[in-house]
Amino acid sequence: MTETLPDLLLIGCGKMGGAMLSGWLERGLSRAVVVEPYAPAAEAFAHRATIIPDATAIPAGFAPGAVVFAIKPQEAPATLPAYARFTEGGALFVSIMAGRSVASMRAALGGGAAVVRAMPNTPAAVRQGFTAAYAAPGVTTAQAALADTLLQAVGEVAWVDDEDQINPVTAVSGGGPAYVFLLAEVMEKAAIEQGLPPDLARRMARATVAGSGALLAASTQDAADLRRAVTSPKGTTERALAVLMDPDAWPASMSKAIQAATDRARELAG
Ligand SMILES: NC(=O)C1=CN([C@@H]2O[C@H](COP(=O)(O)OP(=O)(O)OC[C@H]3O[C@@H](n4cnc5c(N)ncnc54)[C@H](O)[C@@H]3O)[C@@H](O)[C@H]2O)C=CC1
Ligand SMILES: O=C(O)[C@@H]1CCC=N1
Repeated sequence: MTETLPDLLLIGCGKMGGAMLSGWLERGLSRAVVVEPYAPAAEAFAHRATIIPDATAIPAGFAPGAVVFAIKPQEAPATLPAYARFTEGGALFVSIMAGRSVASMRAALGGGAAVVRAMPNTPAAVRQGFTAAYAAPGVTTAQAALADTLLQAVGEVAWVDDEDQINPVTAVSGGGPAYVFLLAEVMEKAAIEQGLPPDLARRMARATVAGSGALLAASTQDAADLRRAVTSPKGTTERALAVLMDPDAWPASMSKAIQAATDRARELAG
């Protein structure tokens, strides 16, 4: 699908910035300027975007419709002020920085900055990301629609009305792929402990996580129903789940983990 996307300025072309840029180029983005001080990170885009090391090299007269911040939240105070000049031109600012609040971004960009705070995840790299987004007051309908188009280029999008909800979203879907990959890691280790060859253990763990994800994506059933479908009464899975679903085991660990990550997101507000 090709859509008309405005000129875009991307700040940070690492794992997430690169995944999103690739989705936008696929959707027909014709002009992108990418600020990336570490040249190898943006190398793959050299033939399709203008790569520059810092804001001083932005081409004269460049007037982006959207400026996307995909740098670490800790870099924001030193980095954002150089882009405040685009506020007056009516650019939409999209931030995917964990925790960084709209208030802290506006303190750097100017009070009139139109800011969308979004939280994608790494499956964006295969266009199967999930992003939740929050449009700050002052973002126009057209700007919100542009943000929606940009975010949908890499997967599914949901909008929230309360900025603070982006913090638990960061904990659940932002970091969520890491928890799923950890599941694959610990399944592989447990398989080896049962005497299975390491290469078989690795294949099994990867295929089981990937296949289960694909089944979940293809199904309209709840995850709990898909789980029950595996669990034969008095069978083997029932024994395993009695361990994992003990209230002190996975349910408690996941709640504690999500709380810890949400707290960290709030600490990064700035
Ligand atoms: N990795 C993930 O799963 C997710 C990350 N995020 C957020 O995305 C942001 C980027 O994270 P990653 O892509 O994982 O990090 P990364 O380290 O892969 O990418 C950050 C990039 O920014 C560049 N950079 C550093 N200072 C810069 C500056 N002043 N101007 C322009 N570029 C600069 C770095 O060279 C690096 O290539 C973070 O704020 C993170 O919270 C959001 C959702 C998921
Ligand atoms: O770990 C982090 O801070 C970022 C935000 C969500 C995923 N990675």
